[in-house]
Amino acid sequence: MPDRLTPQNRAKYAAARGALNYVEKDMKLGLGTGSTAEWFVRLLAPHAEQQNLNLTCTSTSERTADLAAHLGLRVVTLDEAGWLDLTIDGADEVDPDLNLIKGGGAAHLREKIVATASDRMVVITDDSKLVGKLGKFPLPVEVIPFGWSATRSLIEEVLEESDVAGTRVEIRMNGEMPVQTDEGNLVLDLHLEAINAPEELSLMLNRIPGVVENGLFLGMADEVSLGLTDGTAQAVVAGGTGRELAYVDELDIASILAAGT
Ligand SMILES: O=C[C@H](O)[C@H](O)[C@H](O)COP(=O)(O)O
Repeated sequence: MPDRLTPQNRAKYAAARGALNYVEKDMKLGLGTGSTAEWFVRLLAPHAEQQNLNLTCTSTSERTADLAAHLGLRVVTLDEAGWLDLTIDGADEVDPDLNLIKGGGAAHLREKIVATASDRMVVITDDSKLVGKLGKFPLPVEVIPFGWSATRSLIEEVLEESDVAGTRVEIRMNGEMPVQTDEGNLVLDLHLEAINAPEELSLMLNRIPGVVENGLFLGMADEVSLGLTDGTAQAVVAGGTGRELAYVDELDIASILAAGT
């Protein structure tokens, strides 16, 4: 939970608030992970109650599931939910075709499973995540712990043959310990600078035996609720901007911050 109203927090909040426009009664919803997704869950819970929306939610991480349940949303597993109507999730990078890099919070495996099991995916993000080409943000790759350094060597070989501008691969750490995903796996961050052929790279990475999933989300997002630092949100589709979604005033955010967890 952010403790002050930075311009970026305001933009994330606006993006999350804008995404409420996509939520309809009786929907089965996939909830994303990360700070923008957290704003969305905090806004969704009271909105669903006030509007009597009767939502069924499934989550892309344990931490989002805990928050959503704590705030009174009905949370079930993806297996219980079956197919979902809509997933709302954040992103680390968004290109003009709405291809994404995700996984900055180590949740991209479950996020990809949930988004793939949804009729629609709407991304909530601020304008700092928009890029001309994917790859400045290190690409997360979830790998199983067994033999992870051999897997890293195989990834490095793939990168040597790929159309990328960098090849450094680092295991993600939390202090002295490697970060563990909700599935008990590890995350390798690929510092690529620019990814010129994302489809090909994604396929090549996922062919390596120890790789579980990479953070490229290609052709999956249908629309973006793009938050701006002035508190407005725009609906963005591939190749352009659509309608305005929300206007956020200072008091509105302050009341959410004051409510705490
Ligand atoms: O693993 C985490 C997710 O992919 C997040 O959705 C992504 O990192 C964006 O997070 P944030 O909204 O905190 O920038």
